[in-house]
Amino acid sequence: MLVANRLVGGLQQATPPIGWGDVTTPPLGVPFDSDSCSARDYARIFLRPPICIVPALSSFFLRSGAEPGLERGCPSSRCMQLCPFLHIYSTQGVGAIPFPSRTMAHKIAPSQQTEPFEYVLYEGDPDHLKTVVSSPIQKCPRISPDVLKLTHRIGRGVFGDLWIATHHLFTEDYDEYHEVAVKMLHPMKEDQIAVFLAKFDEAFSKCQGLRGVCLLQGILKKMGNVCIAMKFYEGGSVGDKMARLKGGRLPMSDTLRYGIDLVQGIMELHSRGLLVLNVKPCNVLLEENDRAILGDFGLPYLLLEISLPSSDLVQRLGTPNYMAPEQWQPDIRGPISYETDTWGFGCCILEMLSGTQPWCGRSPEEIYHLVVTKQEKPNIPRGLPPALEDVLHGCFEYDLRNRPLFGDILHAFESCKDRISDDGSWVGPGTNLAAKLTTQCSFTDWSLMKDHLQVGDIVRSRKPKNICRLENMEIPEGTVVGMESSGERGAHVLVRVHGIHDPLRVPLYTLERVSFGFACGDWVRIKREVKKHSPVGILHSVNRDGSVSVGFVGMETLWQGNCTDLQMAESYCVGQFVRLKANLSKGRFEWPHKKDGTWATGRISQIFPNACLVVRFPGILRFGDAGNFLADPAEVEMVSFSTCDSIVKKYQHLEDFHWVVRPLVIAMGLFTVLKLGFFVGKIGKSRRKKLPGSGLAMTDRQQAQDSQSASSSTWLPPPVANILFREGSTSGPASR
Ligand SMILES: Nc1ncnc2c1ncn2[C@@H]1O[C@H](COP(=O)(O)OP(=O)(O)OP(=O)(O)O)[C@@H](O)[C@H]1O
Repeated sequence: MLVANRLVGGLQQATPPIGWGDVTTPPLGVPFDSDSCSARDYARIFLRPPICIVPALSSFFLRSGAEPGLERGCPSSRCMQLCPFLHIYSTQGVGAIPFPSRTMAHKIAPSQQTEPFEYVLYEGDPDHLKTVVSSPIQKCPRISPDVLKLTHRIGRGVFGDLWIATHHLFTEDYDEYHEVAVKMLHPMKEDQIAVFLAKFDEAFSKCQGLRGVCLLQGILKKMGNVCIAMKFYEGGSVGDKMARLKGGRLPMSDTLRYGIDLVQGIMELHSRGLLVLNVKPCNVLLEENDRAILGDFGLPYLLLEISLPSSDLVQRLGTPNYMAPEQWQPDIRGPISYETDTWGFGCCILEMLSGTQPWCGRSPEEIYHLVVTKQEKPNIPRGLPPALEDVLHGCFEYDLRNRPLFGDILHAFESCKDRISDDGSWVGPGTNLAAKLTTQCSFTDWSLMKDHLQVGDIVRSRKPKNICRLENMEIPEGTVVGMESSGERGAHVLVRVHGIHDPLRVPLYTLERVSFGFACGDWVRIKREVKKHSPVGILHSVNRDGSVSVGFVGMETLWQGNCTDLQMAESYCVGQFVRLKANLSKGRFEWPHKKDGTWATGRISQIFPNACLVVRFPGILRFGDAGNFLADPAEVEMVSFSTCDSIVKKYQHLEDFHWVVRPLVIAMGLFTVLKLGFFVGKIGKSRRKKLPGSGLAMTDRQQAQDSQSASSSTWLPPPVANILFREGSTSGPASR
C-alpha cells in the first residue's frame, strides 16, 4: 500500500537511478485515456526510467484494454501485474492518479526519450509479456537499513518473525512511503549470511515476473538479522480467512479456486528451478481481487544447506504438519523434489476442506513418528468428487515418484471446478484418471503418467515394480511409430519391434522410454569418484537430449548431469538378502554384526527414491522399529543360497530368514536325538530279552548317553551339532 505519496519538483526532473528496492507493484486502475494521449506518451510520463518502451507497448496497452474485465484503454490491475517492474508516478495515492494533460505529456516526452534505458519491455500477448533485465546493475536486491522502519510484528513463523514495515523511497525529487511485509529470519552466523545472500540474489532474479508468487522487494540486514521485504497483501492469507469463518473451513468452490491459483503459483516457481517446501494456508496470500498467490518463494529451499545456530532441523526444512516424509531427512529418505511440494499442497487443501490442520495438536516428534516411521497419511474426508479424492490420495504417496505432477493436479482441480453447481454441490462424477489406467491399486498410479511418449522414441515393456531382472519382457526393445488418442480404456501406441512385420498396438502405460540405454527407475553408478554421496543411485529422469537427474544417498536434492557420466549398476529389490561388503570396516550407516564378528545378513524391506535400502534382520530378534537398518547400495552385496559356497554357509543363510529357525533346528535336533535314543534303547531291550544272562545288557542311562552322543556326532549336520554343544547340552562333547 502506498502510505504517502509526494511529488516534488515535477515529472520533468524525475530521472533518478532506480534500485531493486524501489520496485513496487503499480497502483491499480491508473487511468489511461487513449483520446487525450497516446499510450506511448503515457508510458513515457508514467513509467519511471530507466525504462525503454518498445514501440509496440502502446498496442499492448490498447490490446489488453480490450480483454474481459478491463476497461478499454485502461491498464488495470491485470495488465499492470504483467509489468511488475514498472513504477508509476502518482500525486494522490493509490488508484486516484489524475492523468496529466496532453500538454504536460508533450512537454515531458522529449527529455525522457534521451534517458539511458536499462529495461526492455517486450510487447506481445499480455499473457506472455516478458520483462528482461539488460543491466547487471539492477540485479542487486539490497535495501539500505536506514530506509526501512519496522513498525509492528504480525506473525511468528517457523523461519522467523513477520513485521509490517515502512519503506521510504526518496530522491531529490520525491519521497514515498510504502508499507511492506518483512520476514526477519532467525539469527545466522556471519559467514552463513554471505552464503544465504548469494542464494537469495539468485532466487530474487528468478522470481521476477512471476504472477502467482508474492512480490519480493529486497533484502537487508537489520538488528543483526537478515530481513526479506515483500509486498504487503492487505487481504492477508487464506489461513487468516479460514480463521474468520465459522467451522474454519472453506466452501468447496473457494477451495478449488484457491487450489488452482496455488498450483499455478507453485508451477511458476518450479519452472524457475525453485521449490517451495512450505505450502500451507498461512503462506497463501490473497490479492485485492481475491486471487490466491504463493506467499513463500521457497525460503526453506534457500536455507537447505545453510547451517543455523539452532540444531533444530525442522526449523530449516518446513513446517512439521505439512512436511513430506523425505523432507525430514532429505539426504537419507530423499531427494526432495517437485513432488515434495505435492505433499504440502495436499495438506493445505485438506485443511481448507476440513478446517483442521493435518496432525493437529501433535508435536514435531510425534509427526515424525507418524509420517516417517509409521508411514501414515493425513485423513482424507469422505464424499469428495472422485477426481479430487484420487489426486489427494496421490499427494500422500510415501514414495515421491508415485505422487502426481502439478500439471495433473491442475487438470483434476479444473475438471472438478467445472462440476460445481451454484449452490456448491456436485454435478456428475468428474474425471477419475484411475478409470483410465489399469493398475493394481484402487487409485491412479501417477508414476505411469510422468513421461509422454513421442513417435520415434525407443521403448521397452515397463518393468513391474519390485522386479530386478528384465527377463521375459513382451517388448524388450521397439520404436514408437504411431500414437492413438486415448479412448475409453486409455491411450495406445504402435510399436515396431525387430523381427515382427506389423507394428504392435500396445497400451501406453505398459511402456517406458529408453534414451541412451537408460530408462527412469534404472539403477546407475556415477563413473567418477565421489565422496559426499553414494556413487549408486536411481534415475529419476532421462531426457531426450541426454540430461539426467538421479537420486543418491547423501544428496538432499536430485543430482543433475548427463547420461555419459553414468553406467548401469546392480539393482536391488524388496525381499532380497544383503549384507555389508566383507572388506568394509564401517558403513555409511550402522549395521549389526553376527556373534563371530562378521556382518549380519538382512532382508530389504523398502527402497527409498535415492536407492537407500531399508533392511530388517529377521534372523535377529528385535522389537519395534529397532529392527530397521539403512544401507548405502554401494556398500552391500547380495546373499542368496547360490552365492553361499558351502553347506554350512547355506545353513547359516537359512538362519537369516527368521530368528525362529535356530531354536527350531535345535528343538528338532533334540527331538531326533531323543527319538533315536528311544529307538536304540528298544533294540537293546529286545536284544537283552533275546540274550538273557549274556552279560551284554547296559543300564538305560548308559544307553541313552551313548545313543545321544553317537547321534549328535553322526546324524546331525556339523553346525547343528555345534549349536547343541554350545547351548550347554550335558550330553555333548563340550561338557565331557
Ligand atoms: N506479504 C504478506 N502480506 C500480508 N500478510 C502477510 C504477508 N506474509 C505473511 N502475512 C501474514 O502474516 C501471517 C504470519 O506470517 P508468517 O510468515 O510469520 O507465518 P508462517 O507462514 O506461519 O511462518 P513461516 O513462513 O516462517 O513458516 C500469515 O498468516 C499472513 O496472514
